[in-house]
Amino acid sequence: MSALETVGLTKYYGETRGIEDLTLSVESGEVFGYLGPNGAGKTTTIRTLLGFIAPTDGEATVLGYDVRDERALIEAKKRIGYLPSDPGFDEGATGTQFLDYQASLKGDDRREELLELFDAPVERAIEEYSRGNKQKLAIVSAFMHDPDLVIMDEPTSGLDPLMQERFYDFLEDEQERGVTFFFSSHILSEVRKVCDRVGIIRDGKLVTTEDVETLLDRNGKRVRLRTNEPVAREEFEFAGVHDLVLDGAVQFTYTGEYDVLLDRLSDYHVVDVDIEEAPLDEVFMRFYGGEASTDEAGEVSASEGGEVDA
Ligand SMILES: Nc1ncnc2c1ncn2[C@@H]1O[C@H](COP(=O)(O)OP(=O)(O)OP(=O)(O)O)[C@@H](O)[C@H]1O
Repeated sequence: MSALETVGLTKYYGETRGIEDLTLSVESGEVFGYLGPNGAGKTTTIRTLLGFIAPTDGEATVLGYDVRDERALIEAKKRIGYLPSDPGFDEGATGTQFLDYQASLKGDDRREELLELFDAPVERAIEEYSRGNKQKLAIVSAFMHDPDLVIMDEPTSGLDPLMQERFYDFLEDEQERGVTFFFSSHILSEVRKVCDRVGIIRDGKLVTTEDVETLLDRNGKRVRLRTNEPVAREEFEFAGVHDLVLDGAVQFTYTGEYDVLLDRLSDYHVVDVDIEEAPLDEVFMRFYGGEASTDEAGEVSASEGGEVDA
């Protein structure tokens, strides 16, 4: 059984499209990353899956429960964790009071263990918390009832790099225990680290789902190098080079074979080189941006992943 499934899921806010005709399925034990630019419909999807907003059309189940069935969803939520991107609290309550309340709704088998790992200052009033401490409290709350499925909306926003790493390690352990994750993210390194598969949403529609390796291979690397002598543009116009800029340095995005690149570079005296992951925005633009047009039948035509040559 899929841990999470949507068929033709659609949500309009009046005239405004939130998501449209979304069909996807996340298997039990899978870590599924949900990516898309601002306003794409990620939060709308998540809020619909949790029953916070009703779909306009289509169907969705979480752990087999219909999200439109309020009573069923109360049961389901005892086995589901939710980590919002900007958690709201009763600010006057202390962390302990908040967790006690959450525990009364869904249980708290793992509260102490999680507080040790993500030490939020639970004795203090939440209004005194920093953004990061609020997020840590939300993590404890999302996981303390030992859920089977965890839905997260940009889960590491507000966490410092050390806490982010701790959170990723924790997710890995949870995945090994068989927990399923569905989460939205803007951060490619996060997606690389933790996801098995990703779905990309744009303008409320699912453009593609694919495994992480495929996405990252297509994404390529951003290369910037300096040579001790000027280079001619045509020398760097070979397969896999995109968005070539010569501005004293040589800059481009590279999606080809690394052997070929290194072979080419060996012709120069390279005095400085940076090779880094291209940002997600570039993936959206290159593969799903300008070319992801909607045809007359309403189908997104770049879903085959047709690469756009620079
Ligand atoms: N309560 C609302 N009322 C009206 N329109 C809304 C509402 N919530 C979202 N929308 C619209 O629905 C679309 C999808 O928004 P959504 O918040 O789901 O995107 P997102 O992918 O989560 O964006 P972000 O990355 O910026 O959080 C946007 O056009 C947004 O303006």
